[in-house]
Amino acid sequence: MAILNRFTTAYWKNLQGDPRKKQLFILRALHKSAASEASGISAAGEEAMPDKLITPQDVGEKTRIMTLKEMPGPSSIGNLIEFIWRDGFSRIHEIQMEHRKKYGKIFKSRFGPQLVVSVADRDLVAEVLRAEGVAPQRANMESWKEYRDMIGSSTGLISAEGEDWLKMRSVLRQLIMRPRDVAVFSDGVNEVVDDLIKRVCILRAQEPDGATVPNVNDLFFKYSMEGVAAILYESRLGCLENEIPQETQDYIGALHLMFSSFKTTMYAGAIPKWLRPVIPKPWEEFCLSWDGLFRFSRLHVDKRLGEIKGQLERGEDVKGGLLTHLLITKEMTMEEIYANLTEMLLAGVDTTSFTLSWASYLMARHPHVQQQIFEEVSSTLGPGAVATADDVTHLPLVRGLVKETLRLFPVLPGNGRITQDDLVVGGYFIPKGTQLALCHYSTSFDEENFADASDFRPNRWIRKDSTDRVDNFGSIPFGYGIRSCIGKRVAELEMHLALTRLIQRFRICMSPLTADVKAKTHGLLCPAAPIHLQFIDREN
Ligand code: HEM
Repeated sequence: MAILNRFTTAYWKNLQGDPRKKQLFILRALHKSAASEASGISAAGEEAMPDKLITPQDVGEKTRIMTLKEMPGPSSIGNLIEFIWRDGFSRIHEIQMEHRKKYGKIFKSRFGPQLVVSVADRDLVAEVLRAEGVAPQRANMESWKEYRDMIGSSTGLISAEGEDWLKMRSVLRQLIMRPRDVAVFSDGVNEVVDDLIKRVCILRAQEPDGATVPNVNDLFFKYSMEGVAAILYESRLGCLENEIPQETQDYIGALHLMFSSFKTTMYAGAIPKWLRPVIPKPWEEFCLSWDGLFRFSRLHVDKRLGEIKGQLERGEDVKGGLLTHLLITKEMTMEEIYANLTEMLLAGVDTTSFTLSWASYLMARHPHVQQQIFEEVSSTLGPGAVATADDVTHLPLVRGLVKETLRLFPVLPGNGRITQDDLVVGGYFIPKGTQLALCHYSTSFDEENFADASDFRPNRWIRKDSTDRVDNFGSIPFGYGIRSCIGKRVAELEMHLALTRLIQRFRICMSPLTADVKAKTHGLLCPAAPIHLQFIDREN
């Protein structure tokens, strides 16, 4: 009766005899009824959908929508063993693949009280992302928000939700989301690339073979930080100098603390507040690293603000980029500016540097592919020319190199969402408020999406003609839609310009010190061992 009371005859008729729509309607009604009647049971929990109420006879066996209870997945205890005893946190990408094989395209896992539904299929991922509303919700950002409330700051794009997020996103998306918005940063980024090349020469000269750059990620980390700060803060930080300024070193320390203590910062969010006096370290470290990141951002934002005030007082024209625009237009409050620049810098450094490290490593491992890319660059640009953003549109293999690298090593192997509406995905009813994990790593290796998926083939991304569709939801390293990466174009510009110049100038080879380097998850997907590469001058 509880179900029937929820029916409206008109709506039911409107379903036009579509059995799946009708089932969804029944399930929603059941869900609401169960949630309100079963006190103490989470509305988003699998128990909130008692499947005994739905029989195949109710809805027809063939098209029956299933409940979360029926969804396969590892047991809670199995998960606990995997993650706590078998160091699953560093193998999240591998576990994704194993679970996909074992449980199929969609499966559920429990992490303590938290139920997570993993979606590991290109078309289902597309379904979920295409169904998103105007302000999709990211999962597990409570600890970030708590820190910001504690210091009286604002959330930034990564940690904000709802109206707050929408407002900031609509300001920022107009500034850096289109290729032509970031093309204006070409010259600035190319100056940073000049310093990168000089640094390669300095570093290799310090090695006995005169060719090896040890741990290239260290170099690319500094390049990425310098590059993204040149765009965001409109100032140079000196990361690629011999003597790195103290404030920049402090920032790097805070950033390393954030990622090197990844598990602790994860636990900072996972450990309930009442346990903090007993286990204080994770939360303390989490706050300490944020203190450092925010301090650095305030310093650079305030510096630029001081310069602008000085220019205005002297009656000079104020020209500048992203930060200048934000400071002048006042479309955001100062706290929102601090928070957004902090979060964007954090989001923009390791992501880009890991991708550059993997791209160089893959080219060193596949010299014939490197040669093809070199030939494309030389024939398109001519000798000695410095590429700009416009030139990159004529370098499909360089763009393919970045896409293929991100397919094989997606920096974010998975992405989280909280569903904002009831959904049916893969034949299962997913109630509003459920945490979803979109398994980008496993879809990237799915043979249905990419033939010979383990092979490194940048040319698979080259369109044969205008009807050729090479993009697909199997590999969406920057996400998709309204909540996708806002720094995608910035990251691409930095990576395209750096890789083009490195390929023009050097033959990148494996160092005898580097064997097969595997990936591990450490928050992001990163090299499990240092990558040492040789940079050998190409003959003119
Ligand atoms: C290789 C480089 C990068 C990769 C692979 C990457 C990937 C991603 C992914 C997968 C997301 C989540 C999207 C979603 O939830 O649907 C994201 C979000 C974000 N990224 Fe990036 N990113 C990169 C570089 C950057 C850079 C350079 C910046 C800053 C300039 C940046 C700033 C952000 C921000 C602010 C968000 C949150 C967007 C929002 O919630 O509205 N990222 N990124």
